[in-house]
Order: sequence, then structure tokens, then C-alpha cells
Amino acid sequence: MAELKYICGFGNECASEDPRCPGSLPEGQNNPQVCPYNLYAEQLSGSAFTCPRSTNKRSWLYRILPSVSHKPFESIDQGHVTHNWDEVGPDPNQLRWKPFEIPKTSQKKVDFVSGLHTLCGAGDIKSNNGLAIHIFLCNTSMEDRCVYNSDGDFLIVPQKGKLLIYTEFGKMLLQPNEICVIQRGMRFSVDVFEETRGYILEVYGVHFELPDLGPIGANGLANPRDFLIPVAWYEDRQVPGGYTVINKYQGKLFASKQSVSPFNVVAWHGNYTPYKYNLENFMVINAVAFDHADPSIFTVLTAKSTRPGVAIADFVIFPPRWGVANKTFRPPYYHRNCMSEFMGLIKGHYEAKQGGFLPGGGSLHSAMTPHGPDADCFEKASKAQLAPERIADGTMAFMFESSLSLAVTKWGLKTCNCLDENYYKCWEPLRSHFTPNSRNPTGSK
Ligand SMILES: O=C(O)Cc1cc(O)ccc1O
Ligand SMILES: [Fe+2]
Repeated sequence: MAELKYICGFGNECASEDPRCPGSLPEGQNNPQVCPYNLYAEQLSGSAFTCPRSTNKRSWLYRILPSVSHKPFESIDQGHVTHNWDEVGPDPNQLRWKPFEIPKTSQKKVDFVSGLHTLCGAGDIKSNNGLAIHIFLCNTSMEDRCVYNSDGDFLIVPQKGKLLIYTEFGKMLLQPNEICVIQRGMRFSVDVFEETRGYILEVYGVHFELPDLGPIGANGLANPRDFLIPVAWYEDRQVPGGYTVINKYQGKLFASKQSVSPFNVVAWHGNYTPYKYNLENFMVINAVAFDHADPSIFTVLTAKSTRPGVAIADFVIFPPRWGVANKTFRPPYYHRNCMSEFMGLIKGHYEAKQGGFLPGGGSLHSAMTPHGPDADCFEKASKAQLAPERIADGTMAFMFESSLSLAVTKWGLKTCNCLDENYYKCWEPLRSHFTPNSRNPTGSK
């Protein structure tokens, strides 16, 4: 496949025309009586019309047929998608999952939508406040099927296998260690090339933003120009058997048929688009003298709540970097947090765990549930020579951190069959080293 083109920037006003139809964007207005090439004009609103300019999001799509040309939506099988946060009782324990199992192509064909599994979440879809964490496990491309989410935005983190994502705005190729955001209402279809796995953070009713940088200054962390937006691409394709548009609406799945491909947008302009980002481009800030900084320094994107400084969900990564802090216990500290911390691993291994937390698996440390380095990690880091050292080379762990108290689904606790029952044992060997008669620590370098 020819290399895909992108427009760079975060939240910019962009304009894109498929090069096969030069001049397809109307000049000087959005709604000409007749659009160039006899296209239909359609607005996609991602914010209330009346939002202040800083948060107002919309795009204009110029398409062969408007999206409304479809048969009625009908309810379809939910699979493992849920927003019922009371399926099983609450469980405050530290939870860890072994790599979520991908169905074998030879056994069962599963595409991106039928392979969605809700792991945990909280809040209320109807009042646009909350989030869900889903795992996708699939082995087949979506064929004449696309999906859109009426409930919120999807932040997609592929862990194994590439995704070729067709959207109404154009095509994006996503490799593990890249992420993308498909915002509310945007139709997309996913091609896969092997047995494929990844994580999704869904936030209801808010959009992801770049975090403020405060004293860091004008540059750093995820820089806006490293975000990539697709360019207009259309297909004028009749689908004799009908093209299926799936809609997640109020947490349930519905499907409708239409006679043409929905990827029939010849040109678009606006600031409401899908986008992708390569985690390798993250400009890492860290402690260079002593102590362990809070992981908020690694925030890529945040979905803010209405309370200042409190996120519905943050997307945080733990990228390769130098560890140089002196007189410091360098791994993550022992911790109890009012926020909920879901972690996943794209590749490599996580600095706080010597074993057991594997790529494609996950962990959940719920509100105020204690967690931290396992016993082996504590032993090693307490005795380590504090030379400059590469941390997490070749690895990428991430965290979805939320101010909501997350409920785990029945699939997450039982059906997925990969909960690690022995997780708590990684802290069991921790012993008291208390020396009441000697203030001077032993073994500290
Ligand atoms: O492993 C964790 O729990 C995540 C985490 C990492 C870190 O560097 C500091 C605090 C924290 O919660
Ligand atoms: Fe933590």
C-alpha cells in the first residue's frame, strides 16, 4: 500500500480535498445552493453549537450521499460490550490480568467490533459523564461494516498487530506504540493483518486535550505537531448486499444497512477529526537531581472533568528514559491513590514489577487500594548503585488514570479467564527492615 499522507497538528482548523476532485471544498461558504461536484454538505458537531471558541468543535463533510440515507437501526448482539457497572459486586483487590487471549483465526473469525470486550468502567452514558475500558481481540478485517460511537470518544492503543483504519476523514495506519483517537460520531472500519490485540479508553461526553504545561514552558511532553490527521479519501462504491453501519448508542449496539460505502467524503474542513500519535515522539521530563516525580509528568492526553485539575481520565505513558536521580529509590513509590489506575503494557517490561505483568495484559489498582513495587523490585532498587541508567529501554507501559471509581465487568472478573489469582503474592515476601536502634540506613548508596 502506498504510504499514507497526514496533516500535522492538534485541534487545528484543517481543510482537505481528495486530489481526484480539485476544488471540491466550497469557497467562502459552507452551504452553497449546489456544492462543487454536486456533493452533499453535512456538518458533524462534536461540541454544543454554543461552546466557547476554545472548545467548539465541528467539521463540514462534502459527500456523495448524506449519512441519513440508510435503513432503520435495529438492535444487534451485544457480544461483550456493556455499560452495566453492577454486573458483579465491587472488588477492591489489586487485580492483574495475564495477556488477554486472542481468538485463533483457524477457530473463529472475529473483527474489531465483535472482538470488543468491556473490562471496567464507571459513570453514566446518558448524562455524558464517565468512561469505559475495553479490550479488543480480533483476527479479521471488518468487511462492509463500519462503526460509530454516539456515547463518546475512543482512544485506541494497539498492542499486537497493525490497524488500517478507514474513517470518513481518510485512512490512518496504526502500529503498536502509536495511538489514535476516533471522536464521537465518526464512522470507521478496521482492517487487521494478523491476530490483533489492544486497549481502548472510552470517555463519555468530553474530548481529549493536551495537558497544560505550566512551568515546563511552551514545549514538551506530547508536542502538538506530532499529532497526525488523515487526508480526504473517498470511494464511490455501491454495496449490493448492503453496507452495515453499527452504532454504539446508550451503551448498546445497533446496525443499519445502506446501499453505499460510508467512506464517500470527497472533501472536508474543520477542527473535529480523528488523529494519531506515535508515542516515540513524547518528550520526557523527569527528576534529574533526586526523588521520584508523580507520573502526571508523563501525561499524553487528558479528558478533563468540570473540577479543576481532576480528569475523567488521563492517558499516561512510561517511556524509555534515563534514570539519574541520586540518593533515591528510583522505581515507582508505594502508593494509595484516590484515583483509579488501570495499566497496560504494549511491549517490554514495567519498572515496578520483576515479572507477572506481561505485554497484552493489564492491572487495576482501584481507589485507595495499596500497590507498588513487588518484593524483588524493592530489594534490587534499594541496593542498586545509583549510576545513570536507562529505564524501560525497548518498553512501553501506559496508564488510564481516572477520578471515577471503576467497576469491573463479569467478563473482566470471570469470563476472560485470565485474571492472575496470585497477584497479591508478589508483595508477600516484603519484610520489615526496621532498625529501631540505628538511624543510618544500611545498603543505601
Ligand atoms: O505503577 C503505578 O502504580 C503507576 C505509578 C507510577 C509512578 O512512577 C508513580 C506512581 C504511580 O502510581
Ligand atoms: Fe500507582
